[in-house]
Amino acid sequence: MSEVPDWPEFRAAHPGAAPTEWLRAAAEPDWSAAVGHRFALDCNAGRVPETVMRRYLVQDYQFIGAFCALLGRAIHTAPDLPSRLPLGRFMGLLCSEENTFFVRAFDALGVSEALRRDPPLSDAARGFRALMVEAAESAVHADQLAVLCVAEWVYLSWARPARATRPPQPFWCAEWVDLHASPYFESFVRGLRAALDREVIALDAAGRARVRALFTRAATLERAFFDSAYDETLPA
Ligand SMILES: Cc1ncc(CO)c(N)n1
Repeated sequence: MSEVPDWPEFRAAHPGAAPTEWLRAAAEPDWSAAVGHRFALDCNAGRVPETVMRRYLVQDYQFIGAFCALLGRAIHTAPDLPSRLPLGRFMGLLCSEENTFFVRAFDALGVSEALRRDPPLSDAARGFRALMVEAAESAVHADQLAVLCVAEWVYLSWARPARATRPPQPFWCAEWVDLHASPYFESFVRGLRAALDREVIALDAAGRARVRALFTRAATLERAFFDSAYDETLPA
């Protein structure tokens, strides 16, 4: 929302607020629309229709490929080893358990080889790919963190309330919740936010404007990405 001022004015109006709270406020109303999206609520309740889940996972597997490259760049631009370690551990999870989740879900849902490897991209998936390439090209660590933070914080926000209540079946809903609701994931997102908070405080006005633009674009795309799971012009 354009009425959210720059960080110094926001902090003056909200004593004790963190920079990531300023960024989230700037990303409304898309932030809340993504966190409260029908897809997210239906996933928590184990009732996403198979066609919708196939369409979503096919596009999201393309998202994961670009995300992996962005995460690698964030590891590269991080200032020191302590900042790199949690990103590296998360890369391990993404490239093992999470990748395997996609393969098992594709098998269970009967997704073809062609759609796993090279599907026609939705506008949202294309937009994410462009955003992630742009953030990865920057040498500024905060630019990668901004996009990573939206992706993981939005997912924690919708999945976390269902940690103890999601039904066990179908597994492609239950495990998608578990990946984004676990205590490990919650602590990873807390660390991502703390890292972005530190980096934003060190930026000048131009740097803050760039981070804010990346962050709000990512939130708009998260919402559109969920919408596209219901777009019947996309393959499923
Ligand atoms: C579009 C999208 N945003 C965030 C995540 C969480 O990693 C995901 N898998 N897909």
